[in-house]
Amino acid sequence: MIAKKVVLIRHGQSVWNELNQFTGWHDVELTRKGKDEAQSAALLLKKNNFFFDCSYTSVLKRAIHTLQYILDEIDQSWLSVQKTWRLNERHYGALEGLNKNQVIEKYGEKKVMLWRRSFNITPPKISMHDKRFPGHDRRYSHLKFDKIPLGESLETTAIRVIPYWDQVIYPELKKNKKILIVAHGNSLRALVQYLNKIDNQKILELNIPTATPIIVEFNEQYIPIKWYYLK
Ligand SMILES: O=C(O)[C@H](O)COP(=O)(O)O
Repeated sequence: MIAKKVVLIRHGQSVWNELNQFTGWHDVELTRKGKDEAQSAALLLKKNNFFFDCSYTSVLKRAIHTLQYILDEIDQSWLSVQKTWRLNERHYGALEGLNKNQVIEKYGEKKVMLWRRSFNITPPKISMHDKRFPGHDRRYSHLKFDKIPLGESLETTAIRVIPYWDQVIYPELKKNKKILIVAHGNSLRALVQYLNKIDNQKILELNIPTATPIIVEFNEQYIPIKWYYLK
């Protein structure tokens, strides 16, 4: 029996990844390396005969462009793409734009690791007057103000990612559609945790690398049975 597979990919290296800055909802370009990583991911998918019926991404260009590079390379540029804020990176609150090493120097490694990897510890929040507040950005103008984050933990990120999986993506999987999701380190951690029932302690150890395809396999009842990186 051939397992049903969903492919998840974090975007390629971005300019702020290269500068080691907290990025979150800040909309930043891919680097040359990030574009090459997207292309390598696509070649790997091609080598393993992957093609897709549905593709999903965030409203941030590092993910949108990664997806487009991949679709071009596998000769599926024509595929329609669903973009949603729900797959955005976690909002990094007041850390957005700061250098990760400088934040470690100020607050210590332990605290910063909890902000970055724990399940329910939220980084320091911004106020609605901060220029980083997404409420100032027209792409989020359809959202009620109370839905727009000031800073998110993995837990609160999951609260907006999981309903999109359950209500939009999963029904397509149940129609046997082949699905590709290109998103972000933490929106994908939330999804991988949910699908594979990873506990809140274990999730601390999960760090998703850029542009490395993750395969989630489902059984005949569309229940996830395992996940791994495509080699
Ligand atoms: O938003 C960011 O800074 C990165 O995309 C993910 O960062 P992290 O590895 O600190 O969660």
